[in-house]
Amino acid sequence: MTSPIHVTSEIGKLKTVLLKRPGREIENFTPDMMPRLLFDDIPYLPIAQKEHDYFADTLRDNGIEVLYLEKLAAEALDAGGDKVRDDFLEQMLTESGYATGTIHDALKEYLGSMNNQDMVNKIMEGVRKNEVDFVPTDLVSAAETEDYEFYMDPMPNLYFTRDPSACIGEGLSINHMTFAARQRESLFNQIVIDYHPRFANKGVHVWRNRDHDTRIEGGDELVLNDHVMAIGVSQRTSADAIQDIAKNLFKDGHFDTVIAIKIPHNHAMMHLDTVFTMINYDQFTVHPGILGEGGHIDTWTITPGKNEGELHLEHRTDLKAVLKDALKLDDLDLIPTGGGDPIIAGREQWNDGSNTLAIAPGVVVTYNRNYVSNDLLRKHGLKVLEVISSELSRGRGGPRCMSCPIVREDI
Ligand SMILES: NC(=[NH2+])NCCC[C@H](N)C(=O)O
Repeated sequence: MTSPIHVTSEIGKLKTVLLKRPGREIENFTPDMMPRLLFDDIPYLPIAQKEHDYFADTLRDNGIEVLYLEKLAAEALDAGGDKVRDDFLEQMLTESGYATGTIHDALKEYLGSMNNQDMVNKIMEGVRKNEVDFVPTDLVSAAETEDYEFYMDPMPNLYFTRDPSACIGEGLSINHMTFAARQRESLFNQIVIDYHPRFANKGVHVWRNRDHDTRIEGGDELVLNDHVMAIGVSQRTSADAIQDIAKNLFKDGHFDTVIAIKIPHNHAMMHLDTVFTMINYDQFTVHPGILGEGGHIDTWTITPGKNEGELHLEHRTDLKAVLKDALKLDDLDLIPTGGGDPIIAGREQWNDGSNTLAIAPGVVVTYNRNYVSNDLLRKHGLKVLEVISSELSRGRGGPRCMSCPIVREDI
């Protein structure tokens, strides 16, 4: 049986990708909610959708099948039937802070009265207090959260489908994410894998599920080839989660090397893929800001240890040499974001100049606003497909963040 998931590199010809079209969730918040929701501004929805459609069309024009998370989630609930839908809703309410109680009951009735697609969309958009017919009769619900507008927060980061799950080989990780603002997102991925006819009972291997306290996000998970991964030790992915997934990958898969790369822990560089992406067999984008004195950075090459379940660690700081060894290459082209100019690099990195999506070896999709980095990529021989980016970039993510590859051809 061919697996519905197949990703053995960052660059193999992309065949199928998962996106989420931005919906009302990206406008359903106020400026004071932005830091908590991990946004830096409030996007203008019609333009964000136009830009996102342009991105999707660019992918389709290149022969890529585009799937939408919101649609798959509703189809999974349709296929699962009443019990699955009820369990999903219960779990979503529990993770939204309402395991039981009168608000739980009111929300369950409100959401439960909708068809699956409307319910999925509504949960994604967030539920405001003024839309639910509920008069509090107990002090807790009446007094405690009175001046907060929402029962259930919107999930504006959903269009960054890269992060809640990551396809690796014939399987995936379904991620326990770092911040509350994003933790419920991977429930949609879970339901799709468990119940969507395209994925359910098709031998998809879950390398790591969402039932963990330690954190990992797909923006840190890079599949370099069929046996080497790079994973960022970042604001969003902890070292213990990397050890855990490495053990699972070594035990049940064709992977034998995980390169852990430690990057600064801050909002602008929240994931490895905001500062480092693979774009060809021997070419990578790198934000110069992550390389310290002499171009060095902490990396640990993790391989299976002597005994089953043990890991062997090698600490090195020369990223280029580490990659050359792991990928068995004579040379490597690390292309600096913004050409290495500190102002341009900082500015273009902020708008995801390093966050390129390779759709084939040497062919990348990038935001048009990063014109210095784009020109440089072309000078290094890459084919660059630019997409429009004024509103989408306000969420701090670029083409790689906005896409979750499901199937790629082998390289
Ligand atoms: N893979 C990525 N770099 N994703 C970007 C995610 C941006 C999102 N606002 C967050 O902070 O989570």
